[in-house]
Amino acid sequence: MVTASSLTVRAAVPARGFDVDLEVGPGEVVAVLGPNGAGKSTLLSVLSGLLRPDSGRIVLDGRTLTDTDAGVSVPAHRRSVAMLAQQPLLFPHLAAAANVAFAPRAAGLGRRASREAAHTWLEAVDALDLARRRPHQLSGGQAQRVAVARALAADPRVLLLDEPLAALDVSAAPAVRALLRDVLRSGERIAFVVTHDVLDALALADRAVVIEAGHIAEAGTVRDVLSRPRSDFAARIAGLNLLAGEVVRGGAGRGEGLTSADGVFVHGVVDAHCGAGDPGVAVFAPHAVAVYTSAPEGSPRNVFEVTVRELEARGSVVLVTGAVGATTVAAEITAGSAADLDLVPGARVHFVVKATEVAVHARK
Ligand SMILES: Nc1ncnc2c1ncn2[C@@H]1O[C@H](COP(=O)(O)OP(=O)(O)OP(=O)(O)O)[C@@H](O)[C@H]1O
Repeated sequence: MVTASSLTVRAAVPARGFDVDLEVGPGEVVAVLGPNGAGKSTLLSVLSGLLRPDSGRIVLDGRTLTDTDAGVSVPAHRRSVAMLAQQPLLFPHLAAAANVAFAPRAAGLGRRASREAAHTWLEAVDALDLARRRPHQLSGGQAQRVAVARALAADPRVLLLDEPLAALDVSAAPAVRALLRDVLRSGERIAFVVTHDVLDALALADRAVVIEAGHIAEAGTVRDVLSRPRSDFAARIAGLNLLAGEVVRGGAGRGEGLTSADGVFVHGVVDAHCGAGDPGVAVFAPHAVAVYTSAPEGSPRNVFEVTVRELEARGSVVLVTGAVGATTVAAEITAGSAADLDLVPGARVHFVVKATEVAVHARK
């Protein structure tokens, strides 16, 4: 009988600027987001036992895996933590079934029980027909399926997925994503999914943590983090524009919104939970930004005069970026209007956003 796990993690690795404190409830799947070099892999390494933090404590289901004060560091293969990397990393000289059986063997299960576990898990990932094949006889998607079976065969309480779909081509990724969704939805184990892909975070995870410069910049449900992002990174991957500053509450003829750190006022709809002067963010989608060569009349609108920085074609639309204060803001317009406006980098234009399109939220 499988019971759900819970996990507390406190770990610091000063040489990497890494200092993280995190609690995960039973069966939760956590998307780990953040820019390159932020510390996502470091988090997985300390969880898996590959890296000892300089200070910290990791407790899984009441069992201490790491405790630097008490000198506890359970070795990787005894932690009930399994890792699925970007590359399947199968043993090239072993058939798929033996690769899968290796994990329970290494965790101390007998030969026969390990073989049975391998059979069960290969079947579960719909790869039983591949059991006798060697890794070089498998496609990327098939090999990743076998690697999923191997990760699960040791019956880990925590599964670490390090960009599990990144190395797969676009035709193989959806099936493996669906497989992982089934595996992770069971709620039987905690999982961490490092990803740069919003789709994966939405598809696979309940919660998201954003790591920036070794620290947790924000945490919450995936939907909240992506739809009401408080950190630059989350806003960027969600494709939204974000200006950080102080909340301004309306009243007595004054507009409400946010004053950015560099003094730009943004009219917006302020979340009911925000107080005047609170640290906040103004968030709006690129498609809500219209581009004009001369300032249009009328309110309630935000009109920002910007210098076009870049034009990037994305299918039938063009993403136009420019600086509002110190923040890069993107406007998404049709290719036709980009041509009509004669947009080139360096051109002076007006970005116009209706106040009703701007959401202002509190930020931690
Ligand atoms: N083996 C190592 N020795 C020393 N420093 C390291 C080592 N690996 C990573 N770092 C440093 O630790 C910090 C965090 O790196 P980490 O690999 O955890 O980031 P990441 O978020 O996984 O990045 P990416 O998205 O590029 O994989 C970075 O400053 C990195 O340079």
